[in-house]
Amino acid sequence: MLTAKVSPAEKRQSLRKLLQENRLVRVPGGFSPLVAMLIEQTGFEGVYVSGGALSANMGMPDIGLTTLPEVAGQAAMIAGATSLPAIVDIDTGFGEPINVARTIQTLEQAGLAGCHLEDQSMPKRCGHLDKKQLVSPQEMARKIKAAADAKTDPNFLLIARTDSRAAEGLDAAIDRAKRYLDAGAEMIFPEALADEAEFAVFRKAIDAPLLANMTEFGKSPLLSVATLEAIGYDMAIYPVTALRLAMKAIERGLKAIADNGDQQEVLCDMQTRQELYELLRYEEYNRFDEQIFNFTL
Ligand SMILES: C[C@](O)(C(=O)O)[C@H](CC(=O)O)C(=O)O
Ligand SMILES: [Mg+2]
Repeated sequence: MLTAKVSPAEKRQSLRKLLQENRLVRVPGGFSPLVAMLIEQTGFEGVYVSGGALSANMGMPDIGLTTLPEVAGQAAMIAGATSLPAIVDIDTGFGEPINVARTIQTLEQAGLAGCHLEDQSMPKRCGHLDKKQLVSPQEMARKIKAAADAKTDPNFLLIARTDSRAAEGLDAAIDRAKRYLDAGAEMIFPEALADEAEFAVFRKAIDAPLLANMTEFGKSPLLSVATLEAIGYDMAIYPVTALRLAMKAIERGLKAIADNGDQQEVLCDMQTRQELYELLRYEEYNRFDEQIFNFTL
């Protein structure tokens, strides 16, 4: 309510500016508006809305079961809670090129700063699993062109993700990336590269901004910000990190109550009431009604 005072157009502009600064734009995944607020408070440059985290949070695997209204609705709430630009994972775009066009316009209206579209066929899966299947480069290029043409704000960032490294090899992945740029993509997300050397080879081969996926327990190494900057990457996402951290803490906390009969042992793992209220800017709501924040902690 009192948080995001920056318009979607300004967020898109500021993301464009950040990308010109030759520094890595760090974008952790915020699986709820509250997490997005913590990402901003901690000093990051953007918020990522992960398809994997979003579907997991809905109790489902990341196999393309979520729909455009569900993703756009969640992404709108997350984007609206922060003044940072938010980038959303649209999986395979929710259908054919014409559906992708509608997806882009829906997300622009939802206040997002950009999105990434991937070249898997349905049912899609996490990019770090085996046996992924892809659509042809031509079909993906048609989707990208539809997405690029559908934009009403030229600053909405269109990122093409290729999942081809595993199935077709690095050279084919580079070839697909070039075709996707020709079709109108502005940034490339090479998914599931195997090691630091592959990240560097991709960088040398592609004349466009690149996104590195620093997801845990996957096929790629967890490269540091300094390493990614040195190689020349432009953006890094940490898509499921916050969800994994939260879920482990919740698991420990629930077990403590079950085992010990109370939560004393895990109080130190919790955000305190005061910290939560500060993050929510509870006190500022007093501007509307002085009876709202009339207690001391
Ligand atoms: C980036 C990603 O698409 C996501 O949905 O967050 C996933 C992350 C993951 O499953 O760890 C991916 O396919 O890499
Ligand atoms: Mg995903």
